[in-house]
Amino acid sequence: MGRRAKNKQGPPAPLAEVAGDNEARRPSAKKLGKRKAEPEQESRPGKKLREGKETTAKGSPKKSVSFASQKKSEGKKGKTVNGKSESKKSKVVEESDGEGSCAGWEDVDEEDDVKAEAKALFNDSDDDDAGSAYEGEWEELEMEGEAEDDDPLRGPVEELDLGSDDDDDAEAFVGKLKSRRSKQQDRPDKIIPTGSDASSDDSDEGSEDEHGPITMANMEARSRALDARAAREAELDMEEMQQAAQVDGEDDLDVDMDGDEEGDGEEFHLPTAEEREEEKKAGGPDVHLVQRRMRECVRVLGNFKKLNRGRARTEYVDQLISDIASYYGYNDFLAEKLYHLFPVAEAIEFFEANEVPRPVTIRTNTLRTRRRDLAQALINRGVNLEPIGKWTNVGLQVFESSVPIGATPEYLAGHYMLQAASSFLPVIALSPQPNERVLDMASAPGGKTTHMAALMQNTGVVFANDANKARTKSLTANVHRLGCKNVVVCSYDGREFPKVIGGFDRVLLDAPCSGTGIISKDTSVKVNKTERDFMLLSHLQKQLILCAIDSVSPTSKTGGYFVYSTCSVTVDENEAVVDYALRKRPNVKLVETGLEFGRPGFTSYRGKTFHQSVSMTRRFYPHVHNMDGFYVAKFKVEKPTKTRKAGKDEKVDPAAEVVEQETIGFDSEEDKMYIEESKRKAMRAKGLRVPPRNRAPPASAAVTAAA
Ligand SMILES: C[S@@+](CC[C@H](N)C(=O)[O-])C[C@H]1O[C@@H](n2cnc3c(N)ncnc32)[C@H](O)[C@@H]1O
Repeated sequence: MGRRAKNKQGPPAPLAEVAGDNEARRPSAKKLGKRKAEPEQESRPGKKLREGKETTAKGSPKKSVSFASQKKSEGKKGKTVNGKSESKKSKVVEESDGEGSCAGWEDVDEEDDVKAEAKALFNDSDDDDAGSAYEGEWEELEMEGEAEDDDPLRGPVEELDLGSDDDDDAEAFVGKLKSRRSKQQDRPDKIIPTGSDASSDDSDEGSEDEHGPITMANMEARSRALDARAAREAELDMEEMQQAAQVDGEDDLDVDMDGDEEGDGEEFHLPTAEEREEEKKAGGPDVHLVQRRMRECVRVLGNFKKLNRGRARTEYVDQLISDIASYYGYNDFLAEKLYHLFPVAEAIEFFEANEVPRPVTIRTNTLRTRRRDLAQALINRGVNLEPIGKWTNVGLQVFESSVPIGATPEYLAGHYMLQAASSFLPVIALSPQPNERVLDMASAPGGKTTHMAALMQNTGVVFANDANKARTKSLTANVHRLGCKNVVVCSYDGREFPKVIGGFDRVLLDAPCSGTGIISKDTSVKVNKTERDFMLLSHLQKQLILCAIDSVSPTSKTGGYFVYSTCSVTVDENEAVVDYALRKRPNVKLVETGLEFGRPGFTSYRGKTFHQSVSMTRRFYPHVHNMDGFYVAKFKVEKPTKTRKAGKDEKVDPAAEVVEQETIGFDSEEDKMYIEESKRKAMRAKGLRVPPRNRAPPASAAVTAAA
């Protein structure tokens, strides 16, 4: 397992952990309400600490602390809160009563007390729902906590086995890498557009200090100031990153032409392919060596002409990918796939960001409350939070909490959803309107469904479908808890639409995917995704996207829109799928997502070219936007056009005069080519003889792999 790899970001603290707590632990609302937000650097959640388990999971074996966690927690106050950051909770408990348990205050002895409190706090019209949601909540919480964007195709999370002996090495390496890395860990943990992405013009809001202690009144201003400052820093980071390799290379070249960059007498040696194999056979490279090689390869690749030392570029690239895989704990295939998405220095940024948990965010359920009321209620409970950014008027970022954020009375009463900020994006892009008919084709556990229901103000209807029946349990529970009354839950394979029902004003396909955007939440992705998985997923996504498009009513008076999204960053699952849909459905076109930030989708990638309009789609990255890796594309569905009208002298074939859409089906032949190519690659990798290419496979041999 990778030297750098660390624990997955776990789900919110299970309610079992808060059982048996008492009122004495409840921090004084008065005191906590006055708590001043920490300066940006300090309020940024630290990395998840393994020692958190030592203090909180009673009876569980003591685990070593990964060096990465250790480093990033130094000098910080362990501000992370997502109910999983037991280290923080322990701290809060210590502060309040000195006991070692991480129990939260709200799990009082008498259930009725909580109900009464919730009722008193939120005198809204959905009391009945709130009460029933409370009663049935315990199981649901766990399910929801699994991850809003969870993908059942992903396997169970593995506990990473890290030896603590690597700690010092990593410290050294992180220090060495510093010149090339942007200040990801020093950056405020706000979820922001990068400088280049930002549409913000309020760049000079002043420092947050001028706003004084956090209050409801100054919250928006503080948020804007943070956004502006963070955007400026992000811009500087980007510039720094782009210049780093160049500058370093030139510096080093001036001083040290022999490659003995540290002046430690050891000359850098780039292994040959054979030496690399030998090294692998001998149990993998020494971590010191990996660190030094990664740094050196980044440096050389950043200024290849001057620094190549007579070796080919591919040799450096191969070495770097191999070292990234071993250092961060990826399989070679995935390390390579992700590496190629970025310029070399940025690739390291991406892999580094995957080691850091994303901020904890919640979405206000506007069916039950207003953001400012929710914020005030949570502040009163000791939650330190701020609006996420001006791109959302319902999101709050939680910096610190003395109570489990997934089990407050407000949570139980459905006033908010624990939801990654990236998950807001497809719904904002889809922008469902009141009284529309909307389909959420792959909807469990319902983060986006409930958001849509709220935007539609509980009018019209949202069909919330998910092929996995078991997952519709948590979907239904969330729909009830949040008081959504315009949702119909169903469980079909999405590929059965629009036969099941069609003619929707808007459709969302938040597709099942590999989860390469949420590696910090689920580290198992690093090792359990193979080439075959990507091929099958992309095939399934292509089938689903056509069915989703065909479920949209092109004659909708208010809509006619379709949004495709994934929590993956690979091109196969995003641009390639969207491009496929454009080719297969000439009656659709891409339109702007309406999102204020995000990088444009690729229009060409490693020899493949996509339709120019694919640049209207948006990519989001952990190292750039401090949110899960995500992809969003928005389509307008037009009436299917008739095929080309015959010219004056042309004979008209009445059979050809059909609606184009009807003539276009899913092209399983095209996918068969990909499947075959992949098999050939696998055979080649195993050193087997590869049969000649089957140029024209018979139609009868078409395989629908994912099916
Ligand atoms: C990324 S998750 C959806 C998350 C959800 N949109 C939310 O916001 O909470 C993908 C979902 O697709 C579902 N799924 C997988 N294959 C499907 C299919 N063929 N048809 C419909 N749903 C499918 C999975 O069960 C999973 O719940």
